[in-house]
Amino acid sequence: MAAPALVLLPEWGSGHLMSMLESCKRVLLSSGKAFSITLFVMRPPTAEATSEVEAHARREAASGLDIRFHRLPAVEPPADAVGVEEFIARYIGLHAPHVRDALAGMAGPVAALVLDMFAAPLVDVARDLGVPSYVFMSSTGAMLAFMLHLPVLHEAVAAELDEVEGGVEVPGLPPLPPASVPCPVVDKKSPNYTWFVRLGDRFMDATGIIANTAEGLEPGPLAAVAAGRSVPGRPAPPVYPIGPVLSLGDRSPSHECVAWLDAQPPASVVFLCFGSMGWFEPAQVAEITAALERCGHRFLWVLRGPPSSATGAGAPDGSEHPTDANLDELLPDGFVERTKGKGLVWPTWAPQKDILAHAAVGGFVTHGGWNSVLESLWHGVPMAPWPLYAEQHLNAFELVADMGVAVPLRVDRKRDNFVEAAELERAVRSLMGGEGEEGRRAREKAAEMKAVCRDAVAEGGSSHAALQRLAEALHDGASIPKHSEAQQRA
Ligand SMILES: COc1cc(-c2[o+]c3cc(O)cc([O-])c3cc2O[C@@H]2O[C@H](CO)[C@H](O)[C@H](O)[C@H]2O)cc(OC)c1O
Ligand SMILES: O=c1ccn([C@@H]2O[C@H](COP(=O)(O)OP(=O)(O)O)[C@@H](O)[C@H]2O)c(=O)[nH]1
Repeated sequence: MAAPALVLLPEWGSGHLMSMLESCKRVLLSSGKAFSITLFVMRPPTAEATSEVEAHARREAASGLDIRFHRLPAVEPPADAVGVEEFIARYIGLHAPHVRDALAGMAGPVAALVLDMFAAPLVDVARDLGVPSYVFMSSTGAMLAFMLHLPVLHEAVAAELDEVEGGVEVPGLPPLPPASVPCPVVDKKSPNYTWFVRLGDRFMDATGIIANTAEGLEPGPLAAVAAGRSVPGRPAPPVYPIGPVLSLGDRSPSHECVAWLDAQPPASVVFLCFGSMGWFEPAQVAEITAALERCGHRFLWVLRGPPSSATGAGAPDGSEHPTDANLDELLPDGFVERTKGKGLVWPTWAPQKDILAHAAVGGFVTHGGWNSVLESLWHGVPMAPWPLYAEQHLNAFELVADMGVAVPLRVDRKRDNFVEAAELERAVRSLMGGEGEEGRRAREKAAEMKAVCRDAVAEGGSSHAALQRLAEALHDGASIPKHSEAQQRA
């Protein structure tokens, strides 16, 4: 009989898609290729995302693993969505009938339907066909604990979440200060909020949750979820923390940035990079240049310009990628000359994983996207989180207040996450070896977490064990989708 298929429904964004696919490849490899992988591909809502997805598909087709791509029929994107999360969840939801048909039409047994977090309502499609469903959480265990508890908060808290006196209580986390509430849920009147409450509720009906984290990285939130503390009287599905899963397919060890790092002393360079969507206005760039000049540390700074849509209508899913920065326009006169030899400003996509792996890097000023955080911890690099969008304010809080692997950086959320030069200078000094206790603690903790990450995925580690439990559960749950049987009889 054919190996049971893991059927994946990822959101089209590279971070979401690659992190889900890499995780499922681990399941495949750890089970001795006892499964195959079929990716259900939705037509992405932008041309840019479409070409990225196609590039991934070509690369995976050449990987030699049993990975198939099934393109779902196109649906019309919702034209009246007002929020990004609302758009993503609704657009995915419109594919439900096509997912049902494609799943029912699978030729062999199906082990599970693995759903992006924004696709959680499709657990119902899987249940109707008698197929197990797993939500793939590409963000933190803390965000998972938050989302599972959100329907309870919705009933219990009348105020806006960023106005709760003493902070929002989420089982497994320290009380969440107003400034750390994730972006989609700061306004209860927004459809984004409503969608996140719904997603959190639908997570509870999945067969399991696969999380790109490790028990030792986030023991508090993961233990709270496992103990059923998220929703009183309603146990959460089993969580499989199988991470860190880093997508290491695109290494570029001879890149110009890496060559520049080769000439720098160990742990001397602060690296600044802000994810696939981060970019800054000229006023913010001026503050950063002032901070870097004043603190005097060596730096490698990935500086991007506004997305081409910034002057017009944005991409409907909010995934506007920044453009390459025009450094002559953006940087103050003389900055490049004054920092020559000590600093490099890189205006386009940089090989972040290779940079974080380099011994010259001593600290990371990051937007705090979870993939960036995991890459940093994998190499034991302490951080100063500068959250910009999505759930990153929660990530920043967790990194500083719970995990202790980062120094705080005060961002003004009401001014588009603006950071003053003096504040950035203070944080970089602390991160890079100033006298203060907070920097010393962050460096120590990041070194500890490097070991935690590597131990977790090694044979006998917690993530390795979770992967084995997951493979067993998938194997035991594999079945022919119900409609398929009916179709075969007909
Ligand atoms: C987790 O909560 C949110 C996540 C996102 C979000 O959406 C998104 C959409 C795209 O079309 C492309 C993306 O790359 C993308 C990324 C993204 O968030 C980041 O996802 C990473 C994993 O891929 C990782 O978890 C980072 O920490 C996330 O910040 C958007 C959103 O609201 C707009 C969320 O609330
Ligand atoms: O110049 C860049 C910017 C980002 N990244 C990679 O893009 C991913 C960003 O994912 P993350 O979850 O941190 O944030 P997102 O971009 O989804 O907000 C990470 O793997 C980074 O290594 C990169 O390689 N070079």
